[in-house]
Parts: sequence; C-alpha cells; structure tokens
Amino acid sequence: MVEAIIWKNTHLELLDQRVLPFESRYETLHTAVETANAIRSMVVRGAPAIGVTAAYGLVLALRQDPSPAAFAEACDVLAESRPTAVNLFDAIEYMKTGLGDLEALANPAEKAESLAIAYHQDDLQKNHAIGKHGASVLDGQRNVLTHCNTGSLATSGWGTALGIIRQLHRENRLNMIYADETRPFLQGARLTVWECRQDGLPVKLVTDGMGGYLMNEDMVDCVIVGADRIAANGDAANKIGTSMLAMAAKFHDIPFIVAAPTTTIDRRTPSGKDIPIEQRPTTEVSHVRGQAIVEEDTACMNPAFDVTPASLISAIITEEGVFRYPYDFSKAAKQA
Ligand SMILES: CSC[C@@H](O)[C@@H](O)C(=O)COP(=O)(O)O
Repeated sequence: MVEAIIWKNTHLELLDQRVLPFESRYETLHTAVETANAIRSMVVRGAPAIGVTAAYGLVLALRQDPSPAAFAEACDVLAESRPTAVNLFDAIEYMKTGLGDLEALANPAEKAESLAIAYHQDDLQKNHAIGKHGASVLDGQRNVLTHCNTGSLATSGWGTALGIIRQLHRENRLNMIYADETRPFLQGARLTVWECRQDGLPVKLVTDGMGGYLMNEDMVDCVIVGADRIAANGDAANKIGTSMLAMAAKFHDIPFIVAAPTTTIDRRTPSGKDIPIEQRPTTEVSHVRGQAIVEEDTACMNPAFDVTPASLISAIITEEGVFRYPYDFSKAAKQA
C-alpha cells in the first residue's frame, strides 16, 4: 500500500499528490513553513493526512528553534494553511498539549517526534477500526459510489471511506467501486482510481454528474464518503459535490455513509453553518492540468467543500463504532 507521509528522522517526505498518477515523486521538507506550503498547495491532502503532516511540521519547527515564541509562530503558520479540515487543528492542539511547557523539557524536538509518530500510528489503527465497523453495517454484496479520495493517500494508510470499501473487498463482498472524478482537483480520477488499481480493487471512473444515473439504474446500492469536519449535530463538510450525492441517495433510499476518525468531529462547532468553507483559487476551475478550458475573463467560483445535513446521513462511522441520526457524540457509539 502506498505511503503518502514518510518521517525520516531528519526531515519529512510527502508523496506529491499534484502529479499523480503519471509521476510518483516525493517532496522533502525541513521546516514548518515548507510543511504549511505543502498542505496549502495540496502536495498532501485529505483531512487525517493533513493532521499527521502538521504534527511532523511542528517537530521540524522545534528542530530549527525550540523557543516557545518560534513554536507558537509555527503553530500559527500551519493553522493558516487550510481552514476546513479540523484534523489540522486537532493535531496542533494535540502537540501543544502533549509538549506542555517547552522550557521545562530537556529536548522538546525529541518529545515532539515521539508524539507525532504516535499520532501517525494511532490514525492508522483508527482507519482499520473504521473499516471493520463500516463494513458490518452493510450486508451482502455491494456496489459502492464514493467521492474524492479517502484512501491511504488521504490518511496514514488504509483509509476511512476507502477503508470500509477495502474491508468489504477483504470479505469478498465488493462488486464494484464507482469513483467520482471529483472536479476540480480530480482526487477521484487521479488518486482514488490509481490507488484502487495499485491495490487490485475493482474500480470504474465516473464523472461527478453520473451519480443519479447510477442510482436510477440500480448500479450502486450505497454511497460511502469521508469528511473534513463533522459538526456537533452531525452536519458533515466534505469535498464539494458530496451533498448532491446525499440528496440523491435519500431519494433512492440507499444508505449514505460518512466515515471519519473522531479527530474529524468538531464538538465546538454546533452545526454545519459554522464550518468555514475553503475558497480555493478559481484557476483550479478555469484550467485543467494548466490548460485553460474557458475564455480568460470568465467568472468562476471554487468552494472546496460543501456541508451535508445530518438528516441525510444514514450513519457516521468512527473508530469507536456507529452513530445514527439524530447525532449525539457525547453518547457512546453503537457496535454494529
Ligand atoms: C479521509 S479524507 C476525508 C476528506 O478529507 C476527503 O473526503 C476530502 O474531502 C479531501 O479534500 P482535499 O481538498 O483533497 O483535502
């Protein structure tokens, strides 16, 4: 399975997800500023992967300068890289809390390194648990529609929504994955299809507008997606285009499942209305692989995420188990 984030003791290596699937090259990072730039420019993307990368970014920062002022600045620089995925803020908070008083530590960078490695490994374990819980709420053989990339490229390995799909495959219950291309950055076409093909999972690429057709024709019987931030009431922000799939799934009465580690649940944000939605450069819409597809002065917009209302989500699967509507994350998750 591909490794998107590799910690090398002296530096961080990230698989450059902007150039997949035609090129496979790693970017080498030595500072928190380089790490923040890599997150912003989507060298690495996917909520859990962004969190893990930020944790390592703080190790790099402490290696450069262990003073509390420099560390606070590095936290701010990383926090400003992308606004929606709450895992970024979870990771920064985890590192701050774990480190405590920097001046009381003999070797802050060493302590930070062990914290970041633990965070990375923990995310991988969470992914496997999500896969098992998610597969157990779906009976029989399945044809799955998924959106964006939620696999090993977007996490520490295995995946969240794709982790459930991998588990179905392990149990010989996966007929076909229909992967939305996911305009404009094409995470589905470039990343999910590539990842599935690498790992021998059956996959067909479809365009973002084909979900209704697939449901009308009974070609898919569930939709499984990830999330970048889940509000306290269960509203879930995920890649732009997700909420349309939830509406179509409701109409066709097929399960719409959101899979995410608990690090994606933001208990401090009451509802989806309060989730900040990243607006990315409009050139991502007006251009495909650097090539303009509209006249130069065409007005475009590029919200990177949308919010699916909790009432349209059949189940939220975390490493702790299964949550059902109405969502209350203060109660224990059910074991499927
Ligand atoms: C396990 S990844 C979950 C989400 O982060 C994923 O679905 C998604 O929307 C990623 O968006 P991206 O803009 O590629 O970072």
